[in-house]
Amino acid sequence: MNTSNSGEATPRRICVIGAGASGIAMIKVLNERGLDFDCFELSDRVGGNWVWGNNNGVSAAYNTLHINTSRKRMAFSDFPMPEDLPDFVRHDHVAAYFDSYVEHFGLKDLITFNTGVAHVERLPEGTFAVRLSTGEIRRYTDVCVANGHHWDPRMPDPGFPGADEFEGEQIHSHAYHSDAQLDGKRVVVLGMGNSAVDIAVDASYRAKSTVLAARSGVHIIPKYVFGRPYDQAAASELLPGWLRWPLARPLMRLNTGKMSRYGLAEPTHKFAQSHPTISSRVLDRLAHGAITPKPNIASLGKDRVNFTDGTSVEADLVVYCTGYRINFPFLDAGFLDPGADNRIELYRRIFHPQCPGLYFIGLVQPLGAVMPIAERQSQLVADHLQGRYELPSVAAQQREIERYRARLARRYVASTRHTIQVDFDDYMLELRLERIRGQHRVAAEGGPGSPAP
Ligand SMILES: NC(=O)C1=CN([C@@H]2O[C@H](COP(=O)(O)OP(=O)(O)OC[C@H]3O[C@@H](n4cnc5c(N)ncnc54)[C@H](OP(=O)(O)O)[C@@H]3O)[C@@H](O)[C@H]2O)C=CC1
Repeated sequence: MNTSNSGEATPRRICVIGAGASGIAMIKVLNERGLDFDCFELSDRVGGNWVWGNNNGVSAAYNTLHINTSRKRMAFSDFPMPEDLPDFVRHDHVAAYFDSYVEHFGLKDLITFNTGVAHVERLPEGTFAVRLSTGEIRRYTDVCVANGHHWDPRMPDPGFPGADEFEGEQIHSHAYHSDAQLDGKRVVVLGMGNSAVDIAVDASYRAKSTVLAARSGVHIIPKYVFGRPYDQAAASELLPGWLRWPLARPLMRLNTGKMSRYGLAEPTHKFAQSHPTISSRVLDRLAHGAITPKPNIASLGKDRVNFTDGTSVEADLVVYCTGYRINFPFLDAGFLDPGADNRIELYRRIFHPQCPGLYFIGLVQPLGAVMPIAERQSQLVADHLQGRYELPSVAAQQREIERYRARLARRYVASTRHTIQVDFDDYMLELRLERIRGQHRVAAEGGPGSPAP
């Protein structure tokens, strides 16, 4: 029997919030370990963001969405994706994969669907009172948060001058569900992330005209480099990021060439110093003249959008692909308050130093897919729940958080986009090593000290 956070000899009872990619990884591990848990999911099915038209009302998927990590790199370690799927699968392939995962491991009946978590309260003795959307309150020793971080749209703030006078439509990319929304319109897409390039490509086929406006240049990575999926080149935990990226830079330059060749602004940062924008098609559509690149929006008029270079275009629709806020509406302010700058302070991106028993799964933005990461994070949390992984002191946790923040500042362009960024392979290795370190800490205290397989 394990102890609760208060040290009492009570069995662990765990609440998992969300049954998207991260939540299902967590409950699969909890179930395998025989731990007692409930999992609450707003929707009537698993898959979260990858379910197009999800009735949870918060999925960002659109009908043309294909994932930008390759099939082999996104799969859970013990459940490969079907070999007959393409390298870069569509949203419904991803959603069906999650469905078959929960079927295969017998997880579906362990999820409470159509039920949200409204509030999580930490009780003085260190346990949690969780209020559900039904009004019911349940007690847990531990809470795993897996509610995703791409559902609360971040609009430009302040908005652009004249935005109130614009007579066309202005939407955030989160409200973009179908390329039919673009039909026959004069479209301005703002941003240079993956939403922006996907939507600009859709518009280049369906809209009357397409402008892609951006305040910063990026290095666009095509889905295939030198004949194979870009994320399968040099994919190894043994190749550290400090070696990988300097090697990749000249190769990418050879493969794709300068961004200005496509009419785009040259980035002011080096390759891999910002979250990657991955698209072969946007380069193609720019090369065909089907997308017109522009700098940032300066202002809007009644029927037009003006850019910072003094040019302007007539427009019916502006799509703001300006990213997301990280938000935990069920946690009280001050608990883990990302605020406007998306600031997150978690040990190894999982553990809340001031709140034992609260864990975050999938709260990272990798160059790579979140599924294998969520799986490895879940194993670490389950080890901890079973007394096989011990955290370091709170002071040591804080020092690690500061080191991570300093690393981010050195590595990435300062931006709300980069506050939870990780290099996939480096972070996978970090989790593997952390599991061993935590096991040694247990052993040093005379505990069992051997991780579950
Ligand atoms: N196919 C796929 O698998 C897809 C995956 N995704 C993922 O979803 C996540 C979110 O992506 P996305 O929605 O593109 O958001 P991102 O946060 O990645 O990108 C936001 C973009 O908007 C720009 N921006 C933000 N605020 C402003 C502003 N006020 N004025 C002008 N420009 C602004 C940013 O510029 P700056 O860099 O200067 O801040 C950046 O170019 C990412 O992890 C992405 O990889 C998204 C779509 C498709």
